[in-house]
Amino acid sequence: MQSLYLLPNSEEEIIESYDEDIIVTKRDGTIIKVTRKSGLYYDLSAEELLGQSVYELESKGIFTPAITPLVLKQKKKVAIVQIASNNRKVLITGIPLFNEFQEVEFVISYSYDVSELRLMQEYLAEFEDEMSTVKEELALLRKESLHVEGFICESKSMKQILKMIDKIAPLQVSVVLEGESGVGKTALAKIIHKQSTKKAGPFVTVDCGIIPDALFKRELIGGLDAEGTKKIGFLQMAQSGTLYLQGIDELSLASQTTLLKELQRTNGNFRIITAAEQSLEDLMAAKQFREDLFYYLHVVPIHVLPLRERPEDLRKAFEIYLEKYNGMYQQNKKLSDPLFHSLLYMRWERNFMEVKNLMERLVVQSESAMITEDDLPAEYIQQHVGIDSIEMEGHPLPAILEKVEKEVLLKAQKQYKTTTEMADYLGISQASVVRKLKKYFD
Ligand SMILES: Nc1ncnc2c1ncn2[C@@H]1O[C@H](COP(=O)(O)OP(=O)(O)OP(=O)(O)O)[C@@H](O)[C@H]1O
Repeated sequence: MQSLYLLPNSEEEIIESYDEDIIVTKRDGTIIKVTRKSGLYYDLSAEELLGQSVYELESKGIFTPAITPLVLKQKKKVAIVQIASNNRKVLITGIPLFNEFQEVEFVISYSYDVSELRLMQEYLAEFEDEMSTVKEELALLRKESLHVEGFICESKSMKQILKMIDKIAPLQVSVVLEGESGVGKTALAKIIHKQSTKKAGPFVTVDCGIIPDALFKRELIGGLDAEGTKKIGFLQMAQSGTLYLQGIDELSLASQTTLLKELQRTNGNFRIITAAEQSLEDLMAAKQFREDLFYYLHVVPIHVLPLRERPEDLRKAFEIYLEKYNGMYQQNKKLSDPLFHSLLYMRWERNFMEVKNLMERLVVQSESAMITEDDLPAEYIQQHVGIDSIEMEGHPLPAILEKVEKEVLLKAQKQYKTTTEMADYLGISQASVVRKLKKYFD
């Protein structure tokens, strides 16, 4: 055992430098040193304690019990709980100080008011309870926000994307999702996160298009907000999870510089997924997207086709949303064949979001059980994908013809289930249909 020796300043009567309750007694039980705080728990002053015998204080019921005799007996560190005045519980720890003959020469003791500790413990227990409730709520919210309702994957292009995601999700590579609004970029980002090694971590979405340049850095790395409250930044929030940068194509060059600088400086432990409606490659060529940021983010590009080019998914979306809103509004409505057919040829600029919205409107607003073309809102009447929708300005004829060919193929694909039927309709060989489908839709 390592022995403790009292330093040679035993002439001093009060240990001035301590703000704790410390008492030193000789082995006969006489108190020889006290601190300013000593006696506080017993309604005595420090000076009143000096020179007194702990045995006497014990017999007067002030020290209940005294610690010195226990330390002398056990010759080791002892801890007990004393009941002080006002029924306060005080935790006393006594330590023996040995002389050169290994006899206990002095006992040094210090005390804490356990009542305060109790209060602290109660507060901590309450705090822990609250924390675990908050944690449970957070886990539930996280699960709900990551839930993608009935993900539709009937088209070949979406099947290929999911196959690719299976492969790359477990690797921490950056992914860029490109496609029109509402095609499912966010849904796919969530699927990547859920299949990744970061799935237990947070999924943090940053909507790049709505953060002004002046605030972008603070949003990324945190700082004081307008009210002076400290906010943590998105980069810290996303640690051990996924940082989803939505609308990256809307970020100004100034904010792009900030983003790259902060990503490189903080080198965070998260996966980055970005989403854009415009092609980042085109933006880079037009000098509207920084080349260094492009190569930082653009490791695995995934292009998501619009729904009008995924007829199998479009059909399924009509079916699923019709069922959903029929259920929600206790209806049993059906789409007439002509309506179904014209819906397949619409542009669906906002993709799934628009399909959902129209199905809900049709279920709610149509008068009879069979929804027909007459029930379509005005903006949907006479909407066709035709020559007018093909952009010709500034494009060479071969490019325009390719676009026409693609539209014609799409039309045939919507109308017929097999490539043989499509070939009959188009008057070309089946092999040619397969080759052309591969060229335009793979
Ligand atoms: N394959 C799918 N199957 C079923 N629902 C889908 C599918 N893809 C997307 N959705 C649903 O469509 C809606 C729009 O999808 P999402 O937000 O993922 O699109 P987005 O491309 O991120 O759009 P934006 O660019 O406007 O943010 C969401 O409610 C989403 O759950």
